[in-house]
Amino acid sequence: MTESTNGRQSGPERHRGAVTLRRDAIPPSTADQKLLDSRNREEWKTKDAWRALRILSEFVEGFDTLADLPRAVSVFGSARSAPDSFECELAENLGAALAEAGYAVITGGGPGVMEAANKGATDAGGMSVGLGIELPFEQGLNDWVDIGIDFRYFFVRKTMFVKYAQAFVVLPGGFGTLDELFEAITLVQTKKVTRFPVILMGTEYWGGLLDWMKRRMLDEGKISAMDLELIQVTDDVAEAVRIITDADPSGQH
Ligand SMILES: C/C(=C\CNc1ncnc2c1ncn2[C@@H]1O[C@H](COP(=O)(O)O)[C@@H](O)[C@H]1O)CO
Repeated sequence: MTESTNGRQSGPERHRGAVTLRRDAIPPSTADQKLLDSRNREEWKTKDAWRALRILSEFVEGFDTLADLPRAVSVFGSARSAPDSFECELAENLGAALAEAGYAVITGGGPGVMEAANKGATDAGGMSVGLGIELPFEQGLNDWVDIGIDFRYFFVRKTMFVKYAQAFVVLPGGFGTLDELFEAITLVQTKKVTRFPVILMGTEYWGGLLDWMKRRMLDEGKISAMDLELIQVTDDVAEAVRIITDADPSGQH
């Protein structure tokens, strides 16, 4: 709890689309949980059809808000990294370099690496976008976000990360970051998106995973050598931006 300027205690808040919930109004579950975790078969008939309309409205809001974005790059990474960590410093430099190259920066709008990338972009005069997600422990959009949308459903939000970006850059992170990384490479591998660089930054952090992919996935034939080439790895911000501009069909950069 923190004390706000008018002396009132401010605690956690929850965002549901346009609605902000605070204190006792915060429900114990999230919209994603109600959809995915329901074992009550009767509700599937009575409630899920109506939920589909809410899901649809979330797509409409996302499409409508983001259609006017300039070319953009989605940047992912840990919600828990400290501001002075290696990955936050890298993310801030990356956000700035992308803005200078004319790209908007899209993140999950949260703390840690997301906040650092948004800060870098905003400080460099670029456009900073945050696609937040309703979570039991969310902290609201970080202060560097210029255009923010709060989503209820992870899968709707993921569509926006891919549709409105020219590339993904993935910095060190946990389960959320890995989910976003593997979603992207699966979409590229299956040619759902083309000319879409997926760049890992933090060579030391990702080294073990990449070794495992080579020694287990590749050696056991679960992926091909070409699949591995879908992932590019660098710690050099300028190189990351060059990979993105080289793959960008607009030729504007
Ligand atoms: C954990 C804390 C806050 C969580 N807040 C988040 N806000 C927005 N997006 C998030 C949040 N947590 C995870 N994400 C998404 O997953 C990726 C990071 O997850 P990881 O497990 O930390 O790697 C990130 O790219 C977001 O899209 C309080 O510290």
